[in-house]
Amino acid sequence: MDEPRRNFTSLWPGVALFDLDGTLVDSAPDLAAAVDQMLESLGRPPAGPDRVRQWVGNGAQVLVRRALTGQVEWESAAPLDEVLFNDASSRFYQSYESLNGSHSTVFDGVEACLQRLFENGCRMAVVTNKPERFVRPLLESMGLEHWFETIVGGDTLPVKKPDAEPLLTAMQKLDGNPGTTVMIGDSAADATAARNAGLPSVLVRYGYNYGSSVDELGADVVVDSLTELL
Ligand SMILES: O=C(O)COP(=O)(O)O
Ligand SMILES: [Mg+2]
Repeated sequence: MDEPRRNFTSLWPGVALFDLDGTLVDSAPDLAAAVDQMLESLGRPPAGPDRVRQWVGNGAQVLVRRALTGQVEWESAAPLDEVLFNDASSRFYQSYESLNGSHSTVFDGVEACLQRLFENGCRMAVVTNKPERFVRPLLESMGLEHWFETIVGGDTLPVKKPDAEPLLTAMQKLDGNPGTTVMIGDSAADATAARNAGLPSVLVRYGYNYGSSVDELGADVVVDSLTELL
């Protein structure tokens, strides 16, 4: 039987690990524009933001693989030509480098939540699957960078979420321990990473999660806005 859900008060954290895309920032417009530039430069039809939102969450390389196969479950599609994949990846990276942040927005409730956690002495990190070089520029253009003491990106370590390691690395940097640390995200990758790390998780319903509901992922708390945590 599943454990009963705890409320956030019982989880009130000393360390909060935040996912980035789909949790703090609605970055899908820029990711979609970069994916579409890449596809169009290869002579393919654009995918559009609604489909691209479903492809975000496992890092840039998987995003490119999903875009080229047109499938979330890219591994069950026909194998990709690796020369095409490498070419598409560098086109995507080049486009995203110049678009990153330009049409992204901070989700409602994020600032208030970060402010309150900070006032309560909580130390905060971003643990994202987004390649590290895109993370700080995005946080800076959203005016969020000052809240976070450390960042772990999708290529900072040899593994990324849903592996536990990125969460444990950030937690240790902030002198946290599993009893006082919470992961806050929007997808199955976040919920599974938290479980693998032995940490409680909070999931938001407004994020990406491959187009599926986050209610049945076994998170300790599920919210429509981070202000519900306050
Ligand atoms: O780059 C991605 O796929 C998104 O990363 P995030 O949801 O872990 O922030
Ligand atoms: Mg996310």
